[in-house]
Order: sequence, then structure tokens, then C-alpha cells
Amino acid sequence: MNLKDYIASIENFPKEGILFRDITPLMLNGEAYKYACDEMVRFAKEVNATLIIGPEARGFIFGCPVAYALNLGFAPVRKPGKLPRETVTVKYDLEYGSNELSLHADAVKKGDRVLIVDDLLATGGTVEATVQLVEKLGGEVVGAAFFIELEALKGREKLSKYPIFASLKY
Ligand SMILES: O=P(O)(O)OC[C@H]1O[C@H](OP(=O)(O)OP(=O)(O)O)[C@H](O)[C@@H]1O
Ligand SMILES: Nc1ncnc2[nH]cnc12
Repeated sequence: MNLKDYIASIENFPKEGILFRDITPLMLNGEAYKYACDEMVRFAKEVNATLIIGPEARGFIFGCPVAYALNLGFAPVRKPGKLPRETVTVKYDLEYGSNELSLHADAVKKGDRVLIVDDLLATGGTVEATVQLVEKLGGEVVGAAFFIELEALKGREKLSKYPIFASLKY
């Protein structure tokens, strides 16, 4: 199966100069979507993850099925003002702006082996911020899994301490 057939590429979205890689055609094809999730499940097993964490919103699209397949818990990393209880929060930059991310303070326990799951690695800012949230709470980041990696943006360099998995590279 050529998974690139299921990615739409849109020029100048959401801003001039960005080539947006859209995963929604993949999600519409049950077989392709399952195949992409199963590759992440295999990686999660390799690194012995005990907890899956995914950043809003597209991290939920892959993170939740991976957690479900492995009988593991899932914790959402969210944009400001969305989580109702005590949180830890960090600021981060991304390819087209900057933002803040939060995680519930009780989402990660010391000794948890956390796999961070997201749809796409660009500058690495989102995942770097997610790593900081997990580590602030005493969790061990055992890797990060993406469906797509945009190699030119060198996000992997920011995450050089951690095992990284990506199905598709552009
Ligand atoms: O590696 P980075 O430069 O941080 O970029 C990658 C992040 O950008 C996108 O999310 P976005 O913030 O657009 O939010 P969304 O998932 O809610 O669409 C994407 O889903 C990744 O989370
Ligand atoms: N080029 C891109 N396409 C889709 N999502 C992104 N997130 C950051 N950069 C992106």
C-alpha cells in the first residue's frame, strides 16, 4: 500500500508559503488508516510504552487508536483553557505560529513509560513542549511516533535524545 496516495498536499494553507499535508483522505479509508495506526502500535510495543500521550487535535486521531489497541491509557495535551483541573503548562513555537500546551497534573506518574503520538513532525516544537510536560511530571519519554515527518524542518534534531518513528517522509 502506498500511503502517500492518501495524503492531500495544499499550497499556501493555512498561511502563504506553507505546504499543508492533509491526513483526512487517509482517515476516510479504513484499511489505510488502520495500517498507519498498526505501524505505530508496533513501535509502541518495541519501546515498551505504558502510556500514550497525544497533542490536540491531530495527536488524538492516531494516539487514541494506538492506546486502544494496546489496552493502554491515553492522556490529551491541550491548548489553553481546555483542561478543567490542575495542569502543567509550557509555551512553544510551530511552523505557522506559537501557542501554549497543557497537561493534567495527574496524567503522568513517576515510572510511566510515555510514547508521544502525533500526526506530523514539522519543527518539533509541539513534541518538544509535550516532552517538557511529561518530564515535569516525572514521566519517562520512551519515544515519539508520527505518521508524517517533514524532514527539511529538522524536528528530529530537537528530539535527538529519543527514539523516533515516522511512516512517511517528505
Ligand atoms: O512539529 P511542529 O512544528 O510543532 O508542528 C507539528 C504540529 O502542528 C500541527 O498541529 P497544529 O498546532 O496545527 O494543531 P491541530 O492538530 O489542532 O490542527 C500538527 O498536528 C502537529 O501537532
Ligand atoms: N506543513 C504542515 N502540514 C500539516 N500540518 C502541519 N503542522 C505543521 N506544519 C504542517
